[in-house]
Amino acid sequence: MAPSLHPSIDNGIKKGDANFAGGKLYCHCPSNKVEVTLGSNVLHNHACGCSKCWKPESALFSVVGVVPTDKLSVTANEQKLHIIDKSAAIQRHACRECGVHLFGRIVVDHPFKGLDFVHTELSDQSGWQEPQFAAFVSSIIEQGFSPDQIDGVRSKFKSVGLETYDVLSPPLMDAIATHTAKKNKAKL
Ligand SMILES: N[C@@H](CCC(=O)N[C@@H](CSCO)C(=O)NCC(=O)O)C(=O)O
Ligand SMILES: [Zn+2]
Ligand SMILES: [Zn+2]
Repeated sequence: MAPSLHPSIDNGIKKGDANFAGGKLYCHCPSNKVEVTLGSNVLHNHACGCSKCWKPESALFSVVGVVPTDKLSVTANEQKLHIIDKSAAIQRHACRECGVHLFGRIVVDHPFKGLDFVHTELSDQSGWQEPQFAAFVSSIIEQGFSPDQIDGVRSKFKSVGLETYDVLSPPLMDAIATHTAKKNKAKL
């Protein structure tokens, strides 16, 4: 059987609703769930193969999008959250008990500062933006996936309409490079 890329991708992608205005995310604890409320839909939702993003069990990829920080609030059981790696650009706040990442916040000088990374599969509502592309595909090899089978992974993404990249998508990489150029006072 083909490995699961992600449950929301394996059987084709369900389009989101352009008018969807946000909702709640919950961790996987059976009780006293951490609850996060989002006041908008996500943007730049994507599959991510990197080793740091939270993935559901047996999936090779995470699906992660962003919301402005001021559209996110922790509305229950915040005391269960801890930061996985305080030195990372994305400070991932995870539930200490079930391990699910509720949000990842950028606090350092970074083009995506002011955005929080979230996983909409933690919501039981529909309408969230569907994944737009697959990022950090080759990173799954670093985690033990056979390089001989990576072409199959790329073809599967293409078959559900997702372009694949080994970093982020070109528009996001251009935004990062522009930020770096400005920081270096380059003339653009
Ligand atoms: N090969 C590495 C890549 C890790 C990486 O750079 N991840 C990206 C994407 S995360 C969501 O798209 C990133 O921006 N990381 C910053 C951070 O995690 O703080 C690996 O697989 O680990
Ligand atoms: Zn939990
Ligand atoms: Zn990632």
